[in-house]
Amino acid sequence: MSVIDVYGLCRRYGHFEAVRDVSFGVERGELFALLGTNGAGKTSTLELVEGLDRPGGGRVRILGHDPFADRAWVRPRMGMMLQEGGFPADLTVLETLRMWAGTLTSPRPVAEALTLVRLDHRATVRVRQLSGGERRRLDLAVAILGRPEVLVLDEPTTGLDPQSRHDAWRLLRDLLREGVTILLSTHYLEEAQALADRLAIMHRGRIVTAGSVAEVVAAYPSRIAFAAPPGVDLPPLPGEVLVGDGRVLVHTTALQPALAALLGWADRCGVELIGLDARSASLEEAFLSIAGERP
Ligand SMILES: Nc1ncnc2c1ncn2[C@@H]1O[C@H](COP(=O)(O)OP(=O)(O)OP(=O)(O)O)[C@@H](O)[C@H]1O
Repeated sequence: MSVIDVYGLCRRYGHFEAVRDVSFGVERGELFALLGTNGAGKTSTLELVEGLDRPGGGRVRILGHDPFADRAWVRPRMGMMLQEGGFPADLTVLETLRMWAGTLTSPRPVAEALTLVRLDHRATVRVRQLSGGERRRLDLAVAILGRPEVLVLDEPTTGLDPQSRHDAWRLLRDLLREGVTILLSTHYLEEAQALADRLAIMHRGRIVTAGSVAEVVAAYPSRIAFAAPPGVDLPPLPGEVLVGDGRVLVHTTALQPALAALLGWADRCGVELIGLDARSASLEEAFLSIAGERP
């Protein structure tokens, strides 16, 4: 069984189905990213993984335990970062962490948690005086304070400047190397690309596609573009060939054979393919294709 095991998960708000038949597993030391448009159901899914509500259908297991029914067992082993942390605004950063540490069985030293999220210099500042990005880093410090085996992070780097985002990525990579299992949601495709062993793209409550970045993008057509010399007859190419304004655009799921056929033909016929550009689909193209679909 996976460390995080989600099967056939459903969540309803009244008659509205926010999460529909969602299944995935996350192995030890692996990072799994949930992507999706606003309202796709990411937070609703993460909250069930965190045991904050009882699923309307399906099941969640964390290290083999039900996070809702067996919360007392799961909670000490899981660090979580909700979309909005809710700390008393009048406490300082240090007081906030000490307060949390007091609720945990074997917390990290508070100073270590502060250093890991690079908030040492803000230790004596009140929470209400922190910037949005600093608050997010405090949320992360709290999530890792109990040395959790499992981390569930809802948009952990939203609002962070690029340097802080890279610092957070480095911290997450270090935790992965220590064997921590991480499930996170993000709107940053480059974050998923940089960190995720596997990811899922959700749309309207369902997982539309899942796998490694390479597996996900492989299902979407690659693209070959070049300037067509006037009057040439192109060879047959696998895929969809569009010609216009002197440019040729080929969409194909067989990039290598299409490119081989094109280059062989150009070589034999002495044709120069001006501005030749060939590339696989990007994660962004896969995402936009899913997000643009009708219900
Ligand atoms: N408490 C609630 N009551 C009713 N509807 C809700 C509730 N919470 C969420 N929803 C609805 O469920 C759907 C999924 O919301 P959710 O917050 O899970 O999406 P998300 O993928 O996390 O979105 P975002 O990227 O904007 O954070 C949305 O249509 C939202 O309006």
